Amino acid sequence: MAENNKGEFTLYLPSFSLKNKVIVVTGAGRGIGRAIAIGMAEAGADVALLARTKEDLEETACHIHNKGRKAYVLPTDITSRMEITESVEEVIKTFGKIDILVNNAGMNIRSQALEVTDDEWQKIMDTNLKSAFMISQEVGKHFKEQESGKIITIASVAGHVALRTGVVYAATKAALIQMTKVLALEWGKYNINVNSIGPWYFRTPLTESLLKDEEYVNDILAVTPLKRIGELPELVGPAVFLASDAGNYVSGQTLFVDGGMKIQGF
Ligand SMILES: NC(=O)C1=CN([C@@H]2O[C@H](COP(=O)(O)OP(=O)(O)OC[C@H]3O[C@@H](n4cnc5c(N)ncnc54)[C@H](OP(=O)(O)O)[C@@H]3O)[C@@H](O)[C@H]2O)C=CC1
Ligand SMILES: C[C@H](O)[C@@H]1OC(=O)[C@H](O)[C@@H]1O
Repeated sequence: MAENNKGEFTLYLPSFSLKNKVIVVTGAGRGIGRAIAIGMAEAGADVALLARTKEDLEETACHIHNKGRKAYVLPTDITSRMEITESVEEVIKTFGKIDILVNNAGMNIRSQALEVTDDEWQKIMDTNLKSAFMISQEVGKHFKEQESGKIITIASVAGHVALRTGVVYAATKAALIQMTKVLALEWGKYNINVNSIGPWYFRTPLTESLLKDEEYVNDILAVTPLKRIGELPELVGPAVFLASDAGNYVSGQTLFVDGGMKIQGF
């Protein structure tokens, strides 16, 4: 940032642009991941799209191409270290670099604690938590070498307050919030920013069935100060802020995008 001889800045508004940034988004085939991938392309980025379903990724890629940016479809099961490693290497070979990683992929099996099976525990843990750590390691190696990088992980309000949507999911989201802090601590010296976003409800395939239930929606609105469900662009904005130069001094934080829900008391 340019300073004059009086220590004053010639410009006080950093850029929110992501022009020519290379961004990896996991879970980019649907919902929040698709929205963030397209929104970051609108901000000027080229995006590598990871998920298991190729057709979904190709649809996201089509939106990005229509924005005049590059999209690279990489069908990847992010619970597999081998598939992660191959895809990360492919992105670096193709684009020459990675600037930002968005850990978005996740799933839930909504059940009461006494009903949770070992297999369900493992599936939720592997998909939401272990995958994010593994891909953060693989991309983090690259960020350390280039002495720059940003990681944005999609956690949840479920990682901070108690919800009725499942204890295992909540545990993974709480762990992601804490992983964000420790990675920010360890990797700050390499100029790597690590942050999370904690959404409340947004309309996606993951929540579609719930948000069709008027009574359930009323329960959500009763604990949401802004009294409405969020719209996906309202989640993309905070993600672009953290990814851009405007967020360069933010690290280790979780930005809750929740209509005020997290602070709801009585
Ligand atoms: N929607 C909401 O209200 C909220 C969502 N969140 C979080 O936001 C994130 C996205 O949620 P949302 O968009 O709603 O979910 P969706 O189910 O709509 O999308 C999930 C995405 O993750 C991908 N995915 C799932 N498992 C894997 C895997 N093993 N490997 C690679 N990709 C995978 C899916 O693609 P595929 O199946 O093809 O692999 C899909 O693209 C999740 O982490 C969720 O916990 C947090 C708070 C609220
Ligand atoms: C807000 C939560 O992250 C969200 O709510 C649901 O029902 C989904 O399964 C997620 O847990």
